[in-house]
Amino acid sequence: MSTPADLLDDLTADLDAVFVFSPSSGFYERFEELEGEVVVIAPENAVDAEQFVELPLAFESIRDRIRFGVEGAMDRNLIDAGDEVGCVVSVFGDDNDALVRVRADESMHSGVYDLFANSRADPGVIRDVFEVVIELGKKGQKGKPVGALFVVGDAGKVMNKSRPLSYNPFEKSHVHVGDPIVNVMLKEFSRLDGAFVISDSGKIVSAYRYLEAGAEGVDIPKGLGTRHMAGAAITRATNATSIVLSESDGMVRAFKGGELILEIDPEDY
Ligand SMILES: Nc1ncnc2c1ncn2[C@@H]1O[C@H](COP(=O)(O)OP(=O)(O)OP(=O)(O)O)[C@@H](O)[C@H]1O
Ligand SMILES: [Mn+2]
Repeated sequence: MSTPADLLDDLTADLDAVFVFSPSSGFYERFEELEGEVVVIAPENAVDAEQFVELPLAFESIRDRIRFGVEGAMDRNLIDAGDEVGCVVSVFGDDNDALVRVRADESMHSGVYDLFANSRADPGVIRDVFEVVIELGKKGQKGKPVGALFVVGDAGKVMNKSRPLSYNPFEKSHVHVGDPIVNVMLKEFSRLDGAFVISDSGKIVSAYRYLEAGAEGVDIPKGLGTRHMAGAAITRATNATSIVLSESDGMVRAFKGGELILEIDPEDY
């Protein structure tokens, strides 16, 4: 007959690394000297861990939290694709009360960590825009595939390098992405031509924006059209991040510094 300890043995056999999520200092000290790699994953490095990955957001879902931690650790070369990782997390309270075993594979290295952690806008704003785009990609607009272009952060400069295609429905309104009603508006307005411009703090500055940054020196994969080119180019001319949904292939892509940093199928997210 097996005991609970046998189960734990299976979960902890041949781990390449142990990830401790937001540990108390007492808890961390107990595991600091563990054989093999110990990585602390938390909003800040309160325990002075040698190996640390910053969580840009306090993710409600354990799955998201783990996925981000693993991707962040891959980004920092703390682990490699194929590594087996034991994640010590807290599910019910502040104490670490669960162990989840996960295999880091290349598909987890999607670019989402880089997008959230290293953009100029607040990580929460990036997440809110990203979620709207993913949802639009999954459902489309009234069942039909739709394209959209969101330029997030450094909005003053973005406005200087663009012009209106029509009157701005968000003029003088003080609405923010993440608000459920605003998200419905964004989806509704995604039928419009041009780009949405969103500030670092999530204010919807404009819809209907025609981006005019030059494409010189912008290197994006062949086959992408003008929406993607404009979305990429504006991130070279400013510190903004662009999140683009393609009407033609349904993929979500993000650009920063004029380069593609992420490409995912919304159905897989
Ligand atoms: N400079 C620009 N600024 C803002 N929006 C633009 C710009 N250029 C194109 N767009 C938008 O992109 C839309 C689609 O253009 P196009 O088909 O060339 O892009 P694409 O990259 O192939 O995108 P998709 O994959 O969605 O077809 C246009 O209808 C327009 O709304
Ligand atoms: Mn096209």
